[in-house]
Amino acid sequence: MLDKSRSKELFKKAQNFIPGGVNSPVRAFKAVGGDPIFIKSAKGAYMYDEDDNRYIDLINSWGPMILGHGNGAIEAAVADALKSSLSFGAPTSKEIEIAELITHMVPSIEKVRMVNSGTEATMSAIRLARGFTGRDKILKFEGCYHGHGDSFLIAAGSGAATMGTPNSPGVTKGTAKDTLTAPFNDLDAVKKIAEQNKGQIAALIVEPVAGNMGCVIPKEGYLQGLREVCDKEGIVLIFDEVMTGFRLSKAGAQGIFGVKPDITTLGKIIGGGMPVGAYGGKKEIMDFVSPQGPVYQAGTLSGNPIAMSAGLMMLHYLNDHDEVYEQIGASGQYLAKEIAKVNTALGKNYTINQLGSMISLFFNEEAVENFDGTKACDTEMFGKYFQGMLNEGVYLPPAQYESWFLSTSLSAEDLDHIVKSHEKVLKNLLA
Ligand SMILES: Cc1ncc(COP(=O)(O)O)c(C=O)c1O
Ligand SMILES: N[C@H](C=O)CCC(=O)O
Repeated sequence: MLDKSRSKELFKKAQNFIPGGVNSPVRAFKAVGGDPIFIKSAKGAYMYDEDDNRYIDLINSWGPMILGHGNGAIEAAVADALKSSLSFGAPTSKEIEIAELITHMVPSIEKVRMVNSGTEATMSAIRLARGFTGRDKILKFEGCYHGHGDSFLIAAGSGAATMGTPNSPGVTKGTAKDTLTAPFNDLDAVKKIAEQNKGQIAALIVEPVAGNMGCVIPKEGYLQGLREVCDKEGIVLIFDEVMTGFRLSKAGAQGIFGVKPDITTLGKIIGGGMPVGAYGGKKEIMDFVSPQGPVYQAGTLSGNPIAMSAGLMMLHYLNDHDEVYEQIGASGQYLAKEIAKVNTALGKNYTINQLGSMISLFFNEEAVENFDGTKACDTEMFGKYFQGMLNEGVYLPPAQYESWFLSTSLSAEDLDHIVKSHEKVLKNLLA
């Protein structure tokens, strides 16, 4: 067993001053038992905790650190930007540069507005869709998570599902009634809801590859089908690519599946590790945003020069290095294949969903295609598995309702260590 005494001590203290001892619920290890690990530093593929234990990082700050920790070019860009002040609250040339690069990399985005988090991006995107269409309702999918905006905390995935509060108290009945929900990967359900709410739905928002109920991949033709329903019913199609944007390809999930949304929300990777979000899409819709149009959205620190510099360096790197996606895609495939081999040898055909550098292992032999599929998995076993892997020096997301994220910093030895740890831990659990 690793010595985690300093983390334990810090957690005890943190709970006196911070609700639940953490600044975001998923960090509290509630779903997996034990106390959270307090991190001191990270470099490349590894994180180091306050007790000086080293972990292979399969969270990567929940996605942003696609190049691993301590990337020299990004850190140099931040250091350079620091010399010119931390914030101006006035336009900068860097904001134009990053907007231009985003529109180049994601062709469905013609104009883009920078905000400070993924939550801000999705909240702003649905306000825009409502302002543009003059309609009130939105349709989201069970188990998808779009940040903690009131309209989205209904049948929500990620920490909301982990904590057993997919419908959060504090969301008014009035707000909740405007959020319609459907099961992911069920096109007929969407058609039926659209028919029943004709002329009332402003936006359909979806994680094109879901990562907040574990990784769940859209069925063939599903995203195309959503596009068709939206076209037929005049609904704004929003792809929430906060997680998948610049992770699954340079153009995100839409680049892989070839379906163009009207609006895309972004976050995580576009900040290179700094707090950033963005929403962008068709000119005719984006021009509804203030000051060009009537839909109000603002931010004191939006377009922050430090965050723009980190994000810009990250996006330039990804734009110039196709091999990033080849490498992390190959790592993802290797892990999925080798873990499946171990499972089979131990008499279990657990489901593994993997696309590129997003992976989830589900303790269930049935296919996992939606939130009900995830909920049917053995989450108690996941908790024990998580603790076992942690003791082997592998830091997984501390909940079944999350995807693992890979980075380019993972070496072949790291991947093999993960597979060997998996074998050891699973053997123990099944013994
Ligand atoms: C798909 C998706 N949308 C939105 C968000 C919200 O982003 P943030 O946590 O930056 O507010 C997240 C992650 O939290 C996410 O995974
Ligand atoms: N699943 C969430 C985002 O992707 C996890 C991050 C958080 O809520 O802290």
